[in-house]
Amino acid sequence: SIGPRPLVLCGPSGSGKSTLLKRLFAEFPDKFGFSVSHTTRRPREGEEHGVHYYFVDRADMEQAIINDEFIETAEFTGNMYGTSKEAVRDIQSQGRVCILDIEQKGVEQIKKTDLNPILIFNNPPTIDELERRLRKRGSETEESLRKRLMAAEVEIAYGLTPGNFHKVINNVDIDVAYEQFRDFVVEELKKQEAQGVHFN
Ligand SMILES: Nc1ncnc2c1ncn2[C@@H]1O[C@H](COP(=O)(O)OP(=O)(O)OP(=O)(O)O)[C@@H](O)[C@H]1O
Repeated sequence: SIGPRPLVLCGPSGSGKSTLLKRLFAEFPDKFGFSVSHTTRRPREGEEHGVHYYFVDRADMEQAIINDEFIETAEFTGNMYGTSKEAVRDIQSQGRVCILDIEQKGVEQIKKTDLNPILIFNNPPTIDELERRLRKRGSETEESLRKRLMAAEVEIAYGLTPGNFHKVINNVDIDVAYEQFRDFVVEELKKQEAQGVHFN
């Protein structure tokens, strides 16, 4: 492969993925990048095609999915969203590690591609603690909370199955978890550098 391996961070909603990624970006601003997603929704004021999203119509997106161009797609409130393989390769070709915050289905999909990702699972201490974090975040209705907690049980079983991920972060204390996450990633980047991968 041409550039740095993409980095997949997977874990239940509320397990702390965004928190870890925010810290990683803050510490190494130029080493990582997010791929640009596709969407069928209309651009909002100030949003640019190819920057915030690739704005496409539904027929084109459906055809691209049939052509197997996407790693992950989802539908929210009547609009399609997705991450294309090409968008990941764009980040790679800039010498940056493409960060992907994706769900189990996306992990299963990306494993079938030639993108050769580093796969990390962010494991919450318990379902009860996950519930506390989500309640404290204040982002969920009772209904969406229940759905997320039910999905979490399945995701954790998948995450902890040997061979599914290269690394499991047990996200109890956020500072400890971040250190483990960062050290693992930095170690991986060093290995790739030693193998001649060019980084930004
Ligand atoms: N180790 C931790 N201990 C306590 N609270 C945490 C920890 N990690 C994250 N949090 C808090 O838990 C909440 C969920 O974290 P975050 O939003 O990062 O999760 P997420 O996995 O990105 O969720 P989603 O998939 O829904 O976006 C946030 O309010 C965050 O501040």
